[in-house]
Amino acid sequence: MAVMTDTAAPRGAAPQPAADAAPQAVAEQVTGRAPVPAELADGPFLRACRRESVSHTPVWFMRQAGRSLPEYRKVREGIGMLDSCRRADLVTEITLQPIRRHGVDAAIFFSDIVVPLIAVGVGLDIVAGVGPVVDEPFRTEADLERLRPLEPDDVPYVTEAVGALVGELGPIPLIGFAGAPFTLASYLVEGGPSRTHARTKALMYGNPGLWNALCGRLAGISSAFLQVQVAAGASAVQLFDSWAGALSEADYRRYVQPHSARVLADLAPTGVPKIHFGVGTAELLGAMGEAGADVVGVDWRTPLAAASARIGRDRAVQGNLDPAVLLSEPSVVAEHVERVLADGASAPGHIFNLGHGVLPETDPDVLTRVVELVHERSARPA
Ligand SMILES: Cc1c2[nH]c(c1CCC(=O)O)Cc1[nH]c(c(CCC(=O)O)c1C)Cc1[nH]c(c(CCC(=O)O)c1C)Cc1[nH]c(c(C)c1CCC(=O)O)C2
Repeated sequence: MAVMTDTAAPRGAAPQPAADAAPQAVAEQVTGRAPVPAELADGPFLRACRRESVSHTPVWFMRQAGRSLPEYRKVREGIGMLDSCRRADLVTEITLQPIRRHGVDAAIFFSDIVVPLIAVGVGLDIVAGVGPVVDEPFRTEADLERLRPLEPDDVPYVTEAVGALVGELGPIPLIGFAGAPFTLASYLVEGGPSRTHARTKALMYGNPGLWNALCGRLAGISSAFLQVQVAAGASAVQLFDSWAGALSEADYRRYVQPHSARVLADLAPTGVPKIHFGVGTAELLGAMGEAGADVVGVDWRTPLAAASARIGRDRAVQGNLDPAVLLSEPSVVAEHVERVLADGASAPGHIFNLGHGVLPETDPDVLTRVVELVHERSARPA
């Protein structure tokens, strides 16, 4: 098991001189962020995001911080999901848990896509086993008033936790994240999780003016939430449009892509790699890449070679082991890991991940074994 203190750089390590800095570090100097140490910028995760050669395929898991870990359930005892997201000490601890345990190549910030909405005053809770539930669903022009812009002061616990994490993580990159406008709009309009997203689509088709105004405000909030994380030291971001797969490509391009593209364009000056992911997006992969992603996340339904052909050679791919495979016996898991690696090898850059989040019933030791397998089987001579 990797122990953080063995691998982490000393806190407050001296910044690299500009002449030695990787291109990303230079870009960050231009935008006023602290320079990124070379050992971080040159690690396998950030190299794969930039489609550079890697010593092994990097691996992390969506929802690696969460209910599959007994240590997570322990620290969360008696503390609501949203309360835990607003406590910098807990956010830091929970984000680090999978790093200590699994030896993954990246950390994902512990929070939720609805945290920035609550921070601007939307009445909302995360109900265990259900997901986000909104007190008063959004339906009319008047509801727009409830979505004011997000200011960094609205989420001081995010800035504090990211700062603490970057010090603890040393060479391991921290991925910041936000929900994309369509997925956030779906929770706001439906009032909670939905299988069909019918009310959301009815608003989108029936009142495009209100739809665009709503998504415009959500894009501003997502963009601000990501910028807070990057300003505090996150090395990459992932924009989750989890439910965009409910749309046809034509409708995605018309009603959704411009808003997601704005979020990703706002991040461009920071120089951090941008990952864009959704579920059931086989038909949307090219359009999601064109929204401005450096890396496109792929679910398990599309083999990575086919996904990469749709996305193009100028972007890397992330994915795409079916999370349910992790409930199978070791030989089945190993066979699927090999297949994902073989498929990913044809892409210009591959970050190993699941096709969606870790299922709560997953044995954490299986996740650790997958990390070992990915590292062993993808190791390339220097
Ligand atoms: C759609 C979405 C949400 N939240 C998120 C998405 C996009 C990713 C995806 O497609 O899964 C993003 C998210 N939510 C959470 C993270 C933490 C970082 C990580 O990936 O480890 C991330 C990246 C913590 C969480 N967010 C949530 C949990 C579980 C609540 C708990 O631990 O009590 C965690 C660990 C709650 C949540 N929040 C949401 C859902 C659907 C749920 C699950 C409800 C349930 O099954 O209980 C909304």
